Amino acid sequence: MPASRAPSHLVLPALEALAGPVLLVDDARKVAALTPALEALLGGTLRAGTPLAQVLVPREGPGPLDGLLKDGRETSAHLRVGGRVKAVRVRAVPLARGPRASGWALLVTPDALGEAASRAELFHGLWTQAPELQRVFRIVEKVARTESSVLVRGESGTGKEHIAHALHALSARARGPFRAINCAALPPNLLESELFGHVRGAFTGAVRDSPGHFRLADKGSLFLDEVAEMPPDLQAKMLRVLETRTVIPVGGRQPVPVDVRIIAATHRALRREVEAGRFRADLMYRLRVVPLFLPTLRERRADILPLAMRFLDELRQRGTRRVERFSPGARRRLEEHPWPGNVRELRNAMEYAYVIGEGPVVHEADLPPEFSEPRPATPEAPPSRDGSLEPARVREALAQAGGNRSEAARRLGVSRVTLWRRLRDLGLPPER
Ligand SMILES: Nc1ncnc2c1ncn2[C@@H]1O[C@H](COP(=O)(O)OP(=O)(O)OP(=O)(O)O)[C@@H](O)[C@H]1O
Repeated sequence: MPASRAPSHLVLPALEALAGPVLLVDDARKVAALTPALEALLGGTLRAGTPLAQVLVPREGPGPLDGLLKDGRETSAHLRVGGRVKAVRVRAVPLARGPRASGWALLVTPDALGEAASRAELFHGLWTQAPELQRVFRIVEKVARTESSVLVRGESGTGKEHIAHALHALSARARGPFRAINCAALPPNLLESELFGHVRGAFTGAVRDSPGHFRLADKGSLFLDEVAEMPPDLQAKMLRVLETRTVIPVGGRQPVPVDVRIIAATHRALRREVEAGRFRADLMYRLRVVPLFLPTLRERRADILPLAMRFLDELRQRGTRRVERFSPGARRRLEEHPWPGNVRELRNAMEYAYVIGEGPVVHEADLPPEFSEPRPATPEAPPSRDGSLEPARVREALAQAGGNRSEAARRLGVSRVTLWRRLRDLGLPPER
């Protein structure tokens, strides 16, 4: 048998050994064969002769299949097998004898991000694939139809205000106003008049009547952000408003009826605030009929990269740079970061990376400076015990880092502040 005629039962295993999951397509763009690894990946097989366009749908690029087959770049796509759809990355290698392609070998890898995207949900501007957060969305849909008061608990940047908006938008009050006020942002006396309004002359500067947020939110919803920060005397007044459904403006006497649904939010455990005597139990029970807990971003790490890509895509709509992926180092940094500022911090980090970097890849060096600093969560090694800050080591780290203090601190595994202190103690210039 001539060597050019390999037995056909060897061809696919050989192909698979060399290239992993592969789909062979003939020049009529029909499925010719697939390797067992691809069958395993798809959880089923494709019939030979099936038009490729019926089973492979690229998720990027202009022309449906043309781009994928012509430009040889790896592309995200959906492969349909039976009733299932699998998110994959595909690169087409033309099999040419002479000028014309006699077919293609499609090199296929699973697309974890794409898979995640197909489980994902966009709910009133909040994107997630985390079942914990999707459960919150379902509760929001139900409770929106009622008048029950809702307390949203979550760290900064987890989407509390978006949830409040969604509750309002899905409720019978949707045509009414939605007002938001941050109870931590104003001094107590100002907060009272912002909430309940004031009459002219109530205090210096009160040159005219002011309705206050409660009356402005009449027939709508009022979002009380950081409600745990409300001072005690105002908590008492708030309770009275909720019980009587009337407000008395600062400096006024007449109660004014209001029809407002309260949605409150806090990053604190309100129960603990009650136990510590900082928050009224009766007000907590009024506000917390339906508590909702928003998970932090570090509790749903699988959301980090897809959300980051979404933000980069949004930026592309306004800018010119097109980001396609993260370098392995950048991926690791993003996935390991503790995200104290949650999704807001992620959005800002992507804006930074978009502006600072260039080209289709986000590198580690494009991330904001805190990503190259040692993490505060890891306790710093006591300098004297492991000798990590001996003068010689400090000098060596500085030399290796080309004098860059942040980089030297990272190499030594200490914070910049610790390094700064040590440099000062050693009589070395802490700043360059
Ligand atoms: N799941 C999400 N998907 C997309 N964007 C999100 C998500 N969660 C939060 N964001 C974005 O993060 C930012 C902060 O959201 P929001 O203001 O609702 O958070 P918050 O919990 O009310 O924050 P704070 O307590 O600091 O006021 C917004 O830009 C919002 O679009």
